[in-house]
Amino acid sequence: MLRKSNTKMVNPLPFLGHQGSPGHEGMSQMGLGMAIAASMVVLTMFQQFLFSHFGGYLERCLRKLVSSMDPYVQIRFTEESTDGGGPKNYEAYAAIETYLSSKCSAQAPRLKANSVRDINAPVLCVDDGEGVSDEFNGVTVWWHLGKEKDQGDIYRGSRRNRNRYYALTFRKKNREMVVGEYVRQVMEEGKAVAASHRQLKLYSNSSSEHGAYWNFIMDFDHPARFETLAMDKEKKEEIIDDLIRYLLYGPPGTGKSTMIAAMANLLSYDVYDLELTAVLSNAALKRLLNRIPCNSILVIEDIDCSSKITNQREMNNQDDEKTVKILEKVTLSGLLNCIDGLFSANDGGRLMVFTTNNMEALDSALIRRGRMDKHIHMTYCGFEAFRILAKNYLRMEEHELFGRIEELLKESSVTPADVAETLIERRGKAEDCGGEYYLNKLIRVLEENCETKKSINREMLEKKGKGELENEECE
Ligand SMILES: Nc1ncnc2c1ncn2[C@@H]1O[C@H](COP(=O)(O)OP(=O)(O)OP(=O)(O)O)[C@@H](O)[C@H]1O
Ligand SMILES: [Mg+2]
Repeated sequence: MLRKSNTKMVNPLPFLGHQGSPGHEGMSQMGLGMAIAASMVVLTMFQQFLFSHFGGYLERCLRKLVSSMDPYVQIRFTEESTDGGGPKNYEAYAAIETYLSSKCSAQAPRLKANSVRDINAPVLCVDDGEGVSDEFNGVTVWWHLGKEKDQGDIYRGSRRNRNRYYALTFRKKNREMVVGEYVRQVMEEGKAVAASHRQLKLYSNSSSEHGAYWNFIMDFDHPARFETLAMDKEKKEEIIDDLIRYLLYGPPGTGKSTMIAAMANLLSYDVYDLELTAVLSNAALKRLLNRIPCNSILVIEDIDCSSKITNQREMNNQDDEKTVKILEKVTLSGLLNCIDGLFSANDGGRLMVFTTNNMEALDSALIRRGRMDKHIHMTYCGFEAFRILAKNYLRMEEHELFGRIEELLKESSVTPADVAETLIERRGKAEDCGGEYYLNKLIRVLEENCETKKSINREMLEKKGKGELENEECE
């Protein structure tokens, strides 16, 4: 991957080039010509003799001498090498390109926008022959984008730009630090920037007679971010700090799916959405989970419905003609075995999230601590969550109506989705009525919700009272 050479291209044997001979006074022109020709022949023979007997040795000595006088070292990172180091070379080259993109936009006079594999925005980089400097721990280094001479048939007809390279030049005395620390930091930073711009993807499972497989559904471009997720700050921080295995539970519209999208965006992970009812057997499930690569989130939504279906079918259809097919279906214990084996806490790079609206319906084996590390209750909208939604949709951080909304939120049971639905209306309107209009609208929604809740409570109390009265009469 790395090739070291000296910065300056120096002719290694300068004095063995053609030499002219001084003229000789009194010699005829022809004599002079003959003398020159003779000396050329002798010189050429001498040159050939030296090369055939000592050429390699002499060249090496001279290279050493020249290099000892040259204070610079150069390392080339080629996009692809002739020795078959392809993908690894490309990885290093792409990391450098991404790392340098931030430096070159300020320095290089000529830039070009390149699309880099799996990155969803073009990367700005220096144009051919251009260079930029960089500083690290007080040491200056220089980068330039070069193009190797045409390598002939090896590269012909293949990918464009194949023979490009980034050359890193630095002072010899800094060799140890640059080759070690600096290059490592360039690679790490380049890869981190690339990861944060990675185009995320959404997959879902299907089955055919050939078995279970993952289908690419679409690029995953969800706007959800933790910053815009409406929930308590402390709870959010705790989740971010410890992303491993989660069970998200709460009523519809409290943000379970939105939270998964925010996790994918935070980690730059692809999403694998597993529909358990479409998996035909435990073996198929294992195969599917085995095929989930690192940097992915496995999602099983509405796990209560999935596990209920499988358990019920196993129990109720003993004599049914479909029994064989159903017994082949994935079972709860099959699922538990898979997740215990494949998604362990120290298996960095793979995260598993289940969601449910109905925590009580879940088998306790599935949700016990150690199997599902964290149970996150997604709740009705509180005041802190409302503030985030007001900022998201109305760009408002304070308003005198906030106090009234805070009071009403304590009494009501509305989801963040309900609040978002009221506030988002502002976006579609040609005429802007102002944020206050939508706050008032929300207040009416909340008041209505409080009223409904109160009347339901009254009804329940009445029923309870009646029941007690009837019971007393019976006695
Ligand atoms: N906590 C939240 N923060 C920000 N937006 C939210 C939040 N909860 C809900 N929303 C908004 O409401 C919409 C619906 O939420 P979401 O689909 O995440 O709910 P859910 O809990 O997954 O519901 P279900 O149980 O029906 O699947 C989202 O697209 C988002 O706009
Ligand atoms: Mg959902």
